[in-house]
Amino acid sequence: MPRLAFAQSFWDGYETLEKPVRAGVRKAMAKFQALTAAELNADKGLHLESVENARDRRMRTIRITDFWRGVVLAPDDSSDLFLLVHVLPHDDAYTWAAKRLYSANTATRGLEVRDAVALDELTPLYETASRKAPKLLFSGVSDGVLRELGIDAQVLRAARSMADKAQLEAFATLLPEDQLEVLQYLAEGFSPEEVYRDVVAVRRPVDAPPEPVEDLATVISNTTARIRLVTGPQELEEVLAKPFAAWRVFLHPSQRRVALRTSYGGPVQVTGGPGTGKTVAALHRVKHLLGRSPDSRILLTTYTNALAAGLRDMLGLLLEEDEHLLARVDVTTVDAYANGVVRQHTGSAPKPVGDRDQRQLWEKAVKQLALPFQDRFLAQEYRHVVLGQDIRDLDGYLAASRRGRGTGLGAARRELVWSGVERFEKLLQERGATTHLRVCARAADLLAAGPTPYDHVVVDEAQDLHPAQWRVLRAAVAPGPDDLFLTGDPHQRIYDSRVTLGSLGIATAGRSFRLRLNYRSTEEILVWSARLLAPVSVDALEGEGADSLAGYRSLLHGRRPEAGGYTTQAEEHTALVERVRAWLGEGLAPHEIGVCARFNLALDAAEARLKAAGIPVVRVKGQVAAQTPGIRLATMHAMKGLEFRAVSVLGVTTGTVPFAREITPLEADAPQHEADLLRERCLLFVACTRAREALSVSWSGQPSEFLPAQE
Ligand SMILES: Nc1ncnc2c1ncn2[C@@H]1O[C@H](COP(=O)(O)OP(=O)(O)OP(=O)(O)O)[C@@H](O)[C@H]1O
Repeated sequence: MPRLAFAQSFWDGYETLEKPVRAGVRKAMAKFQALTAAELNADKGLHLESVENARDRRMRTIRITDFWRGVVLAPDDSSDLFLLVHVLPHDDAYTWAAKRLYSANTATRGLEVRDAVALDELTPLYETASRKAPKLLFSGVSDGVLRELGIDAQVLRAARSMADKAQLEAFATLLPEDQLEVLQYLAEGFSPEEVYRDVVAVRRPVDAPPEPVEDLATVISNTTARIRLVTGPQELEEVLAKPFAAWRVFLHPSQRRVALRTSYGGPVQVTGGPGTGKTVAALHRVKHLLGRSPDSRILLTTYTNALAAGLRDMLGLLLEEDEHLLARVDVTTVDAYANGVVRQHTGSAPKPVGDRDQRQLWEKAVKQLALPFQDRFLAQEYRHVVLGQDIRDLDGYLAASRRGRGTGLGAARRELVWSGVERFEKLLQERGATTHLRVCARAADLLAAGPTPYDHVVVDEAQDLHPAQWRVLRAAVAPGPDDLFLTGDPHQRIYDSRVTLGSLGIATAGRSFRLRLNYRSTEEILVWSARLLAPVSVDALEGEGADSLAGYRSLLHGRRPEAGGYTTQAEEHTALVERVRAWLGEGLAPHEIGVCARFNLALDAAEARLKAAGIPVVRVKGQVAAQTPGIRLATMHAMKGLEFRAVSVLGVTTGTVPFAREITPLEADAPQHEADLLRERCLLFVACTRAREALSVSWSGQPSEFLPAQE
């Protein structure tokens, strides 16, 4: 019987096909499994047909419905493996199939596809232009080196015609996948050795023979990052019936390398821009660790409740709801975990107060003691210095380094600050309350005194954790191999946490990895969003040096983001209604559209306007069931962890983004002022990078200072 495999290019479009077409796919694929190769060729229903003038003689199309056809790569050797690569409307299927050429990469040994016709057409045009270019993109790399990295003759010719990165991007959708990545890495300035290590070696099978094997089945089995093999009817039924989450199966080699390495000597850090699959890597790491021993216990943790709920759902999917495995993983926020630890040890649950209550208590402390400080200053001093360094008494505070804090404080003023701290804590105590970070400090003490509860701790969104939270995690697992696995993106730091992990006993040197390929957004969205951060530098995740988005890119392409201003908010909202209608008209489901603004009040007005226009709306505060109908409205903070096919970011207006009230005045504390601005800038970056295909950014009045100058 023939065997079946599905290329990622097929899955990319499968979710958006209408139900009858999906049913057609299921039926056609079931036939593939039931018939012999000879019967398949003769079957009238499937109507397996070769494609006229095809660049690849193995191209076939099959009937899915009257209007839709599947594009299949059929073996022309003794192998029996068929690959479904696409499902398209009838005419498009033939045009698409005729131009494509599949081939085995000589270095990675994986199957790749190119638009051979377009490459032949485009290359001579660029060659002519390149004769006048002062410098060519790959002039520093010899043909021999390129060949060793898997670049073949047609791609080599195209590469030699490119003058800059923009031209490489113009070729991006035409080039074979692995070869494109090699060229992108080289274009970013990575050395051929680094490219071999990061792109080639991670894909090339360890037992690859010196000469490439060409038979389709072998090449397909070398391409686990992009192709899924289906072994029996039941598996086929399952993968086509369930909404398919590609991330469960197709790990990019760089994700595979970090997530599935057998063991690490100590804490590991994985960074990468938005959408590079850090969460996916963290989840696969959990699965890998569970598989390594029958009784180990894991804490999988993150920053907010909504993110933790999302992780729980995804882990359930990845572990196929296996109760025994799931029972060995606690998925929770660090704060909730710390609360549980204190409750367990003391018999009573701590009652942390929120930000607003804390602000009131600081105001009260300042007033009662007539302190010469702003309440905001004291709150920040408490967060960054006192709790950040776990200072317990006046002597500790007098001796503390206040690096990163703006105004210098002599001993007398420190004593005054400390009196404010003591008063704040007393006021809390009188209320029978505490704060989340104080609960963390207590939990860390309690954990340090007893046996460590976990064998492994896996942390997502690590960039937002405060030192007090890190101390809890450090105390929850014994230092040693595979103790901590951290994923995060310093460009998405939105809660003003400053950490030097090394000083907290979490040294990741030599075990730091970076993911660079974005799976979520188009290159256009990514480039536009990255420009928001161009003027600033962000501290690395481990707190030493700066992080960068070098090499961060996407293989997806689409339209350019729109940015536009309106005179009034009412006009901005009228435009929002039109935009949402247009997206719905293009076939997006309401829940695939996200609308966000800096704060809830701004969303209230948008909500009223959308509802008045008859558009169903769901406010996101925490987790919303995926299938609840309605477009999603969320604050920028609540957008973290979400993604949508289309996103409209509203109110990116001066005074709102950055939110003036949240910015410490420059004259009061210069470093804090900068930190506040950076946090707000990152927040806008987070909001924009939630978009997969379409992004619109708008304002009413003056645009935010964060927006790059309009082209
Ligand atoms: N190997 C993969 N194959 C297919 N899709 C993937 C893969 N890895 C990640 N994705 C998809 O890319 C998107 C982003 O992944 P993920 O949320 O893990 O990224 P992230 O780096 O944690 O993003 P962020 O920092 O913005 O929260 C998700 O839709 C995920 O399903």
